[in-house]
Amino acid sequence: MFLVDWFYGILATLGLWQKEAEILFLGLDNAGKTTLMSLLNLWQKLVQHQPTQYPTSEELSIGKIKFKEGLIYGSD
Ligand SMILES: Nc1nc2c(ncn2[C@@H]2O[C@H](COP(=O)(O)OP(=O)(O)OP(=O)(O)O)[C@@H](O)[C@H]2O)c(=O)[nH]1
Ligand SMILES: [Mg+2]
Repeated sequence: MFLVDWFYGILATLGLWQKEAEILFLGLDNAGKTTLMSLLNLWQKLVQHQPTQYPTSEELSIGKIKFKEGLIYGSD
């Protein structure tokens, strides 16, 4: 899948592929954080997600790299 290949390419470019790392996805609500986590989590289907209630409630490990998700609250 293009997005997954693209993301793995970024990890390789940053020298993080097959290294131990912790990556936090931060973004405004509706930015697509949970969708990206789901895409990386290959065995999950692309579905509509309910808004995430708690920052860093999503966590996923691929190899030695741990992905976490967090929400940045807007100022409006
Ligand atoms: N067009 C487009 N829509 C996307 C993309 N990624 C996610 N979406 C859509 O954007 C909406 C929000 O995606 P989520 O993954 O729930 O966003 P989130 O950042 O987890 O949102 P919160 O949980 O509310 O913080 C959904 O309707 C997704 O289908 C993308 O790359 N392109
Ligand atoms: Mg979410």
